[in-house]
Amino acid sequence: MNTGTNMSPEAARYVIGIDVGTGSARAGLFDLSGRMLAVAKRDISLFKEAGSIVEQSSSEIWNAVCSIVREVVTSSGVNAGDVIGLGFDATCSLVVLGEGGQSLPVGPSEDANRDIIVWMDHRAVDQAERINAQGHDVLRYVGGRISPEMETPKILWLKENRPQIFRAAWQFFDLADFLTWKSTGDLARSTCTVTCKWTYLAHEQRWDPGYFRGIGLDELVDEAFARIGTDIVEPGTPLGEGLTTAAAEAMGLKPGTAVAAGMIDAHAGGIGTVGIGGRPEKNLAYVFGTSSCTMTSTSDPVFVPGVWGPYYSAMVPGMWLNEGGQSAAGAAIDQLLFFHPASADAASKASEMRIPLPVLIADAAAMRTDNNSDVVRLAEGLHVVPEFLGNRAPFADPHARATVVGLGMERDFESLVALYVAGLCGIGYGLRQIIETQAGAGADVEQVVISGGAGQHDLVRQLLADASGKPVVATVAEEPVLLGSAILGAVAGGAFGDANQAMMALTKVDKVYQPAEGVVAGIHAKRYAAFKTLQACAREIRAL
Ligand SMILES: Nc1ncnc2c1ncn2[C@@H]1O[C@H](COP(=O)(O)OP(=O)(O)O)[C@@H](O)[C@H]1O
Ligand SMILES: O=C(CO)[C@H](O)[C@H](O)COP(=O)(O)O
Repeated sequence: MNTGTNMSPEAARYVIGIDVGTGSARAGLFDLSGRMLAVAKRDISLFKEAGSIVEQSSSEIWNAVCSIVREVVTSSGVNAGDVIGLGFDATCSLVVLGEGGQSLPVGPSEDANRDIIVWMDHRAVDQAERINAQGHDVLRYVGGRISPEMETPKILWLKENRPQIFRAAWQFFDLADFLTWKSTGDLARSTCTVTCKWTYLAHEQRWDPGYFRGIGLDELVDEAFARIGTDIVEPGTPLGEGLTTAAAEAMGLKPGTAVAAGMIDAHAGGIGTVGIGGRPEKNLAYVFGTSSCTMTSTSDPVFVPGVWGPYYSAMVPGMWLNEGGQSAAGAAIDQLLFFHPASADAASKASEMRIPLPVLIADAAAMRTDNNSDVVRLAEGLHVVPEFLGNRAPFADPHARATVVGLGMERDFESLVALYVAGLCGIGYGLRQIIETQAGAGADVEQVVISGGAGQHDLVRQLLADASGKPVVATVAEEPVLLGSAILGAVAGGAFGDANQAMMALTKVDKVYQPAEGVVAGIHAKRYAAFKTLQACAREIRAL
């Protein structure tokens, strides 16, 4: 076993990565060669309401996390004492806790269990617009425009709409930082979370008081940022005294087990993939889950309007990060399929087979052609710009909406398959548009390294390669996001010097999906042109 460490190779040592996505929490137990020995998953609730409200419960998530960690320890048969570290990643959702850590209701339901404003909640669009109108200098480091998915517009929304909750809040946490606090009692925040979602300037190691005063959050400055983070540390830094007794008991681990400062889920996917070939700057990490995230690393800052960042040291230590993607990606495919008359029948078949509906359809599409690249022909004449939840990049436009062109009278399963393929092409063209925009600004990549639940299917990977025009690389790790958070646990547990060293040692290529050439490449070029025309047309219509 090549551990890349100076510790004895024969000692059995393991790490656990915990990934809290939008729809589920997963835990993976790994050995120090990056092999996953056990995995467990629990679905988590999303509470949706009118007004773009999407909330979650931190206690539900915490209980799910404890039970899946317990499950992987038990099912792997590993000795709890041989687990040397834990790493957490989570969606960039806002957790609001009152004195003593009690949950506070963030929305009109007044249900205190609903103490999380989920990243995809767009209640703070107006606050984000007002912040953008001020044009403060920190916005240069979030792609020029703050997104309503980030935390400062959400906190401002709370102050303006639920002042009693804003006042009563003891801490505002990014979800990953909440999980590490709950595990260790340490209030440290990760550079990853606060730089990417809270306007912390990691390259200068400071908050900008002028920004907070300018947008109307003076209280946070007056309190010397005590509610949003005063101790800000690199992901992978061991926190507190490790697991508290209560957390260890709940997880079936030993008190004192090292817990790493965490990361946002997309960034853990980046750490779990971009070490491929030892050249992070050539690899675009593409994390395809409920949303999609495109993560690009550069040695010098690259300013790309409409693409979040550049963020210093927020993913690969010492490098700058540009983060794009789409707010709804897997969720956009789900939404698209939901509208089709054949989807209910197909969904019940998928549930009998215990597979997700998109997987059933992807399997069916793959069976209808000789090779996966030809699948694009099934969607002839059908075009989808799947921006159901706005355009995250490169337009940074939360008001954008989806467009579907080319629908006929068909209601059968075949037309459902065609719609799926067209939707997936739309996701791929969105990726291509981001890659082209970034290349134009000086951040060029050679290949896409894929992770996330929606990126596991062969057909999806091939279609993304064909639509984006870049090779799509799959890694040996089946769950690169979990590997990414396990890497943080391994760093905290002392098995590696830093995340750079660990990711170079543990990320390996499994398969490369080369983009199609010839006729199929020509089809995609035309479809991409159609995609951009439709996108522009939808913008024009909105402007009327
Ligand atoms: N083959 C597929 N094609 C398209 N979308 C898929 C496919 N498989 C899964 N998905 C979608 O991926 C999303 C789940 O991805 P996952 O990474 O597990 O989510 P998260 O981490 O956001 O909770 C869902 O929206 C699901 O429908
Ligand atoms: O904004 C993000 C990262 O910066 C993520 O998209 C968000 O956290 C949701 O992730 P997922 O789609 O994996 O659930």
